[in-house]
Amino acid sequence: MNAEDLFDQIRKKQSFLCVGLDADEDKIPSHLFKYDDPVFEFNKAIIDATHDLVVAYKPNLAFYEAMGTKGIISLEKTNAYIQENFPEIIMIADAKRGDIGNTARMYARSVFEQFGFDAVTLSPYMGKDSIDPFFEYKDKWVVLLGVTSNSGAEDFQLANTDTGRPFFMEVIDKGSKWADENQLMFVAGATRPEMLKEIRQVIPNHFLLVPGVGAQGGNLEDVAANGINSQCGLLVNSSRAIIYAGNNEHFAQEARISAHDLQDKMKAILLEHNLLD
Ligand SMILES: O=c1ccn([C@@H]2O[C@H](COP(=O)(O)O)[C@@H](O)[C@H]2O)c(=O)[nH]1
Repeated sequence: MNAEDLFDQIRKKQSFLCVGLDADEDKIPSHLFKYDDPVFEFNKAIIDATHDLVVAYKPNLAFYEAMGTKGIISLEKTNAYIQENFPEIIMIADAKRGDIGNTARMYARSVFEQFGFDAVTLSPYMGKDSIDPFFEYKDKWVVLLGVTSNSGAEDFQLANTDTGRPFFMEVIDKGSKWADENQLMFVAGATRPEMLKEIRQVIPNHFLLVPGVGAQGGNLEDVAANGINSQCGLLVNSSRAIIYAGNNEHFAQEARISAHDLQDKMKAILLEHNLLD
């Protein structure tokens, strides 16, 4: 799926929502533990309840790796379920990988071939040769960390460089020349909406993956006001605020209500910017 296809999906769904599938055994409803694979049953219920409202799902691999082999199996089943039933939905591996070339090739093979993801988040810190192996998969997306949503972004990303620009802006500027808008997106945290305007000066056309709406306090309207472009250019992620909106037998319906609330607001934003027919 290229950028234009993604925009088509956004227009069709009237949504630029990405739901984060950060399944945590300590948080999922207790009644699910009667199943062999409670994490998969949890994900499946969330997906069944929200698939018409989203353009992307983003499992954070940490949640699955932390459960060992059974977590990996739950992730594989989740990916297979989405691919079989909702192939138009982008699957983003939030993995934040980055390593020397031969290792990067294995990471790329893992996320794209083994797990079948459409996109992966990568740390650009080790430079172009750590990212290039991922670009060899021409129909897949790389999502480079730009400015993250956590307070620690101030340690390095927001530090000023000799050019007068923060370090993350140099990363985005340089990284944006590594591939075009059909293969490359950037992470920009919703907790720093003022940065989105500056980012758009440097990369007007790239899609931004924007985590931090919901549990981290980011505001959708502020994100859109500063970051939207003529193809929407935004995938806004929310994880805990949606998947843990409820904690009983009705958790999936609660998740749908929470996702629907965001999707309604997204539709209004798309209409306001004349991006829907
Ligand atoms: O800058 C970043 C990059 C990634 N994340 C990840 O997104 C989700 C956010 O979850 P919430 O529950 O909606 O806070 C999670 O997987 C993070 O690891 C981020 O938050 N910020």
